[in-house]
Amino acid sequence: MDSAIHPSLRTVEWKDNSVIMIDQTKLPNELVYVKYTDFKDVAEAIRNLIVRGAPAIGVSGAFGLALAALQSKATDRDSLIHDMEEAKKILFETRPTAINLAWGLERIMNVARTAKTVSEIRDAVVREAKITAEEDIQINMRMGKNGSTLFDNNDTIMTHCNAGALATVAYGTALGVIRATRDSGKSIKVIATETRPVMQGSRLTAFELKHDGIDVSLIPDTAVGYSMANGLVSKVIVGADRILATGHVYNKIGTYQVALMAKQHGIPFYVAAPLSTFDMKSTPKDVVIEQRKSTEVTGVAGKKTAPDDIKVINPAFDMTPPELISGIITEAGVAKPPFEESIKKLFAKL
Ligand SMILES: CSC[C@@H](O)[C@@H](O)C(=O)COP(=O)(O)O
Repeated sequence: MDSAIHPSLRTVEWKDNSVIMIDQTKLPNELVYVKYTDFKDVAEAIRNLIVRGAPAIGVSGAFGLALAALQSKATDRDSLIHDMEEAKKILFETRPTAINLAWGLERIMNVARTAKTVSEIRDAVVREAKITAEEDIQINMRMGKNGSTLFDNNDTIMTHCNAGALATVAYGTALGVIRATRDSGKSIKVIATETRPVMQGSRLTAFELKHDGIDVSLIPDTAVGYSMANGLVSKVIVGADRILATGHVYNKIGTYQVALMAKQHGIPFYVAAPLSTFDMKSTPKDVVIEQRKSTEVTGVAGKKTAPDDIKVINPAFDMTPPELISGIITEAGVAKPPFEESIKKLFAKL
């Protein structure tokens, strides 16, 4: 099976001036495609995790803004740019931590600002959004190839959350590396955490890897320590929602615990993310951690599992400091500690 591209599992794509997405909230039970022609619906889809995962959110933001350009009733260039700036704000506010969203939106605005007429803007932004999606595939393939050299025959690789084909347009970031390692002829196994509370690990990662014929075992998040202490894990790989110039990595809540545990057991901990996930300007105090609704924690599958009126803390992401990370895999190469210098060198290659 060619695991590089899954035409039937394209997370998000542009078709006939509309955005088509797989509704990721319905997986693995149903494969449902949704179609949007209004950018506000794309914004809601991002907010409600119909599409999720940093690179896919970036592409969806780009598509959403292209839709906004088509929807606008503006008849002159400046009014259209104004309408797009307003739409950008609405799209941007949906999820604050994944930097790819801001990156995707800015990429489309930059193209719009350089075009001269309403029709030029519309053509240019639709073209650019499609290119953004296509490039994502190529970037993931390069990342996969770069990362696969870090993994060995008979490795058992732990991953957390879903950094896969359903998180990106195809191939995936962390799962792209896993796929590329398998495709290079190495025999590997994967341990996927459930990733409470929204279960991206069981609903998406386990689903995808099983679909690809990769040996995957699912564990509760609470079994990370047990698995490592009992020699069940040889390496860890995760994706990222934002990486700072210093190598601080923001990823799904629980990643920090996994990284600490890996350090304790001497297990290499890798991160895979495209350069569009890097935020070279912010420091940790600038990064907003998305807080999600309490019902994600007070119930399971629609059934209440907590007392009424309980206080809940439900951050969607945490920060893993650079000293816990063995390498950051990108399409331009692998950054190694000390990260500041190494990351700069990757950007210099662009
Ligand atoms: C490929 S994005 C990085 C992932 O590891 C993970 O944090 C993620 O999927 C983002 O979370 P989500 O809240 O599902 O959008």
